[in-house]
Amino acid sequence: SQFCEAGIGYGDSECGVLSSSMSKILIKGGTVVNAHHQEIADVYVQDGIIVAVKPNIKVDDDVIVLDATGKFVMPGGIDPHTHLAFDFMSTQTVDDFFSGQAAALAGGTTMHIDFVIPVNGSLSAGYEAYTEKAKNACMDYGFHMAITKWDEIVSREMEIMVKEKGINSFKFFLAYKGSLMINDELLLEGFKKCKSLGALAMVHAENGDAVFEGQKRMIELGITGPEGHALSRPAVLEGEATGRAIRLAGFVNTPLYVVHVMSIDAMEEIAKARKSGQRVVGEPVVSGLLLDDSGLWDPDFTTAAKFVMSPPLRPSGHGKALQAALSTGVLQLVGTDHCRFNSTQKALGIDDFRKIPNGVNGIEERMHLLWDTMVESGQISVTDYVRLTSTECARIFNIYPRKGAILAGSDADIIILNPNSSFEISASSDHSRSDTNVFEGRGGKGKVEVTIAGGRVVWENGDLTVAPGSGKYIDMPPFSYLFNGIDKEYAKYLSSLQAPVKRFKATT
Ligand SMILES: NC(=O)NCCC(=O)O
Ligand SMILES: [Zn+2]
Ligand SMILES: [Zn+2]
Repeated sequence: SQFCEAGIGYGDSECGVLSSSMSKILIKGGTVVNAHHQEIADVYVQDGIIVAVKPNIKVDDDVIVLDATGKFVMPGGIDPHTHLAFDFMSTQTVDDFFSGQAAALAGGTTMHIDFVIPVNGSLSAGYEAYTEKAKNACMDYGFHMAITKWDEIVSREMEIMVKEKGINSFKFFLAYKGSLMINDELLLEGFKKCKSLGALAMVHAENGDAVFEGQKRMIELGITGPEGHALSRPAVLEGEATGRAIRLAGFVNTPLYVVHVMSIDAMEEIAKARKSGQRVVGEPVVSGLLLDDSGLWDPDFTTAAKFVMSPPLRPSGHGKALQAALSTGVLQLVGTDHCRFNSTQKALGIDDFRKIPNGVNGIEERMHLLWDTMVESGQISVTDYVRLTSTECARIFNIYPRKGAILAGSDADIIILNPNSSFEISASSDHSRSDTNVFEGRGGKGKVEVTIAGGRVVWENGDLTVAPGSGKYIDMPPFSYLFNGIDKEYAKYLSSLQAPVKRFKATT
């Protein structure tokens, strides 16, 4: 990792404060790509906002001009799923809001949404804690909020989070028994509350009771290494929990977002629900799309342990199927679940896989790996790439077109990607803090050469120029498009329930 512990900036040769000012920028002659359209045009940026997108824009001499001829000019990536400065499994992730975001910017991601974890069940205390953690942010960010217990106070606090704190999504963990896991009764209460607030319900879908049983079985068999992680929580448990959450969300008639879809089993539940008209969103993560579980059997503990995440990486075949689901619209956007630990932290579980902190990297690698795997291979178009990495996330979390678009009036979060250039991944050259990288040695075509975040050039020619505190908290309003008209079908269903009642009354 290139992170400079002593300093707060990045450069080719030294660590120091490298804060770029917000400038007037003209991006000339690139192919400007939005989710539904692409055209050759110039993009003019002033005061952090895109002012114009059209051919042949003329500007004064005080404007920074970036030549994008032969390159793609696209909205910066939005990562819907990260854990920065996350206290988890007796330790804290190595990446905080500054180092994780700096890495993101170097990889072409300009906004992320992180998960606030309540403090002793208190949502407001959790919100305060995360606001503090994010003080050194160097790019824009938003918050989801986890719900870990249920009572009247939590219910009221959910309302405050939505109406006053800019949070429009709540996550329910169906796994991590004994810590974050909740039961079906709570899930139903939470779903009902989400529906009434116009907030999106999200689930980590694995059957936590069965995982607990699976872990016990492994230990009884004497399997204590990282491979026990995969063996103890097979895909069927992810499929079960995904199906259950979908059915309960359908019962309450509220939209559902399934985070880190890792298996065919879960993906097929989502496909079935969407086919029947239910509003379910499926988010695969870049690790699940590209990696399989074979690394967990590596005889070297450090190598094997770096792949431990939940739900686990699956046997070969699942990733390819998830890629196909992404390209055919069964799954809608791609996250990372960036939750990075170094090898010393992973070693907490050297004698017992249940103690290996769960989590892998991806915030810096997502845009490159997705381009190479999906666009270079011809599985998706460039416009699809923009939709899957940025626009759909902005729509789902109700911040489009401020984010997720290259349009006049949108925030100036922009990348320039050179399809003829190439990238390589290694823990020794990435920009976050860990000493391992699950994508070590991978490379491919398509390189983010420039990242502009909030109107500042923060990444250019391999130099990262980031300023702590320059990132803004983005309020996300409730009632996204996923709620639009959702009760119309439901009203028909309710009135159909009245028919037998009326018939019964008429005959008595
Ligand atoms: N996924 C993972 O292994 N760690 C982060 C927490 C979560 O998202 O479940
Ligand atoms: Zn999770
Ligand atoms: Zn996660």
